[in-house]
Amino acid sequence: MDVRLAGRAVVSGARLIAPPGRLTGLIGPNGSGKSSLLRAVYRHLRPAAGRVLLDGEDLGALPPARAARRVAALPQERGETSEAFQLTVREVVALGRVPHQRAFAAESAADRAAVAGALAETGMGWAADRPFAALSGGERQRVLLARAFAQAADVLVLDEPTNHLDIRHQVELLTLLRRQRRTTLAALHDLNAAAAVCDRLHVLRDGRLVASGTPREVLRPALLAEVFGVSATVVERPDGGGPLIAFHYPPDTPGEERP
Ligand SMILES: Nc1ncnc2c1ncn2[C@@H]1O[C@H](COP(=O)(O)OP(=O)(O)OP(=O)(O)O)[C@@H](O)[C@H]1O
Repeated sequence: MDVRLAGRAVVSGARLIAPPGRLTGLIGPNGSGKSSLLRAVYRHLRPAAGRVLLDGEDLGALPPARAARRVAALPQERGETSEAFQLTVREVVALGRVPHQRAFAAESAADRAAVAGALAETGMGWAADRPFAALSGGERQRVLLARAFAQAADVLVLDEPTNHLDIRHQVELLTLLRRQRRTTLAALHDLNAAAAVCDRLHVLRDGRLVASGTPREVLRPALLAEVFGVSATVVERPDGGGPLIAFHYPPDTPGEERP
């Protein structure tokens, strides 16, 4: 797939597969094209070349409601939240059910159950009747995740799902995503988190996929140096759960005193 923005190629020839029931991670430095690639997958922009196939079906050719039953997204820049600001948390999450509803039909029992379930999964049930606008950044992020869960689509596309979340909620969310065994494609900045939960990783650099494989295959010191420009040692996690990256921080300059 190719994505062009303002006349510039920001994703070039990227081809990746998100296997069913697996958590697939997309990593890469700032500006490498992760969000652009994901936006093309969830139809917020049209690829300059290439297609998104879901079980062989061209997502770009589907009517919007059908596409929304197939792919639910948590976008990174959330222009649509301005309208969400007028709504309660439950109403924001209920927006995820719109693709399942007939025009002007009342909420069904299945809709209500999906909304309640998604609020419970994200630990936001307590805020159901609060105005969305009155939440913290992390709480809003969890509500927008709940909306994506409530959509009950076949595929989840998440752009930085742990943005704004404190460490407990990061760990809980990533554990939940792994356990849900839904087909998920997520851009992640935290490489250790990606290593801990993703089945496979794809690495973008300057809009091109430069490596793909299991976290152990991909997260090697040479790749971290070349793609991310950092020096690191990769060890095994003490709990046996895969690779753990220890980033090197240059020591203080000799003779310089710490404040
Ligand atoms: N609306 C836009 N118009 C023009 N260029 C854009 C636009 N959005 C993004 N870009 C450019 O496209 C490139 C890829 O951006 P993108 O947001 O996809 O990267 P990213 O890997 O998600 O970055 P980050 O880790 O910083 O979120 C960048 O060079 C960016 O400046």
